[in-house]
Amino acid sequence: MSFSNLVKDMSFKDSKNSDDSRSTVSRPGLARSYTSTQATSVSIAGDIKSQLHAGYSHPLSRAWQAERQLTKAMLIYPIFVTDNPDEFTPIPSLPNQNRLGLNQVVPFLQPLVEQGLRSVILFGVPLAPGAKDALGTAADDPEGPVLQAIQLIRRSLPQLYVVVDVCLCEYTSHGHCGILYEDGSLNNAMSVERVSDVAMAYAKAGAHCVAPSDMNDGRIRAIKLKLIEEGISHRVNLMSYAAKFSGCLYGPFRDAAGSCPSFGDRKCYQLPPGGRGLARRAIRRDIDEGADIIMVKPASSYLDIISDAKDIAKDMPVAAYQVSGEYAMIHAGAKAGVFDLKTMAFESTEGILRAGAGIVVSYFTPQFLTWLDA
Ligand SMILES: NCC(=O)CCC(=O)O
Ligand SMILES: [Zn+2]
Ligand SMILES: [Zn+2]
Repeated sequence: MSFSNLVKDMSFKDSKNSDDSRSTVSRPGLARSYTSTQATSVSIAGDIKSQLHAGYSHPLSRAWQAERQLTKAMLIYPIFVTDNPDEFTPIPSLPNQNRLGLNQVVPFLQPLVEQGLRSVILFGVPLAPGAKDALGTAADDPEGPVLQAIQLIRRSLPQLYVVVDVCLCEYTSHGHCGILYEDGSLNNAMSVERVSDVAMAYAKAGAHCVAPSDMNDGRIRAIKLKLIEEGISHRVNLMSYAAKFSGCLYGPFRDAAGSCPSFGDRKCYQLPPGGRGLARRAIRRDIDEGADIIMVKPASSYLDIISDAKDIAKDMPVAAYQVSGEYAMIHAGAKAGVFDLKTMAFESTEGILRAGAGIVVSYFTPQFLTWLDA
């Protein structure tokens, strides 16, 4: 039907039902004087239920409408630590985010901690030539940036809760998240062995929480068993990137971490964007394997998955990672005048919380610390 026909059709219906439309017209306070037919009582009763504005006409009553409101304690801030000690390099595709050398980490984080930063998630970025190899040896190099940063932060900023991303892609020469067979496909058994060793190194160095993002089958169980065997499962939280979708929202992160695969893609181990059932299975699997926190990633395009995760993992914290592409998109939109940056940052995060997350990994964290104080 064309638009003009549609309008005609609508107006025909309207005129046919003109009495009804008059008695149900929503003019709060005017209903009584406007109608004097028998429909009036129905209309008033209808109006009683339809009066919602009082519930959100005041800033505080508006705030009360949210089941969950963003607090500083919900935020985890991603930090990129390089092996070049004095480095402080802005990441062009991630506005306001930097690669930090070890000497920069504490001076950078200290003021944020004073503003209420509670938690960081660490990513290592080996830059030295030859630092990457097929096994991702740099991931748990005792002199490497991640193990050094864990110990440094624990020592210098004892109030901070230190989460460490566990994956091989930042450290492998091929940029994949595991160890490969000669034909380039993923050797799951070896990858799980290696990833769980790396997780153990971080845990022993003092990480409060290890977060495997590699998506190899069975890694949660392997890490949990090693934590138990080592006698540290009571102090190391295991956060699983349970539902991590492949897609095009990780570009700026790969710039930042230098973790772009040198060939192929990650579709064999990251979930297909349409795979809601698969995500539910992955979440159940990771709970059964001993995960303590379930993460969904990316966040805003996967709100149904966050909601599923909260439903399946009812008694567990659910985290959502608002990834680099989401962050860069919001910045680009604000720069193009589509919306105000702060308003959109809050709106997108409110969506993530409403869907069921109680923890948000976000590059907006420093700004939220300021905005939440206002
Ligand atoms: N394992 C961590 C990531 O892949 C981060 C993704 C992003 O921020 O784009
Ligand atoms: Zn990876
Ligand atoms: Zn990753």
